[in-house]
Amino acid sequence: MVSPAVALAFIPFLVTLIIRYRHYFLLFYRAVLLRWLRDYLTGIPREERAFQYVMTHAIPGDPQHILETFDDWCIHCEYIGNVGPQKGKILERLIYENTPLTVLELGTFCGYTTILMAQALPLGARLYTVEMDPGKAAVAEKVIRLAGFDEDTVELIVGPSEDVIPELKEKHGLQQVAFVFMDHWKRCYLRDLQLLEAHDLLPKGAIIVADNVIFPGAPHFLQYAKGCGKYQCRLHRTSLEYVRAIPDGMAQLTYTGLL
Ligand SMILES: C[S@@+](CC[C@H](N)C(=O)[O-])C[C@H]1O[C@@H](n2cnc3c(N)ncnc32)[C@H](O)[C@@H]1O
Repeated sequence: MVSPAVALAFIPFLVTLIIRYRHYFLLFYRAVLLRWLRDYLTGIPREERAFQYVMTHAIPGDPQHILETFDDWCIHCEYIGNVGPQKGKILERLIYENTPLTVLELGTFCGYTTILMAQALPLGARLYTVEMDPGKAAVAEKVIRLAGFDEDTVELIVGPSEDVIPELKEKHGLQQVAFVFMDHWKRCYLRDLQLLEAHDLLPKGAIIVADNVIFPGAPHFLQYAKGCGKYQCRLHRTSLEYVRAIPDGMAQLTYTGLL
């Protein structure tokens, strides 16, 4: 049995812990607990709820307005893990600066970053986006087409990245990819970067942008990118989507092809 005196001594420690990590607790509450509760009460998945809001509030054919409507939903209604406006600006700038003709996105979710990148692409460019969850992919498909992008501009591929990447050349006619955006499960970043290398999908100068490398973090991916000698690395420090108090960052790698 723990004596009351020992239990009492723990209270200041507990209070300090809660105050210090309050933003992370709040995030857990909004992103996990509230989501479960609303899923249960409405019987509608979170992505579909977000889409219904976008459908009724956004202007069809206007990607910028659709992005702003998603942001409204995430700030005022429910938290969902779109990249958000702050990191979105960085991603959009990188697309404008590099004018890639082929883009590969890993982790489509509701299609927020898909339409953000698609609207910044040069004429004639093509974006391939990969989502393993069929329910989320169905929502993303509706969002992408609502924004006005046809299959010639954006191709949505449903399946896990580890199966899709090896098939990109033969099944999807994608020989090399100039710009990769990784925003799927963080534990897959390193494996998928190495898959892209192994299948000779990265030309010299290819840009790879990886989200959330600080929170939740992708330490093995960063360690490899910095240490393998094949990439120039840059970290864009920012904060977590829709939570300014939680530090995060996007890694930007440039493939040099050298060893
Ligand atoms: C954080 S969300 C992506 C957010 C999106 N990029 C945005 O900001 O609009 C991550 C998504 O990646 C998907 N995902 C995770 N691992 C994957 C994998 N190995 N292959 C394909 N999709 C994956 C999840 O189902 C989820 O929808």
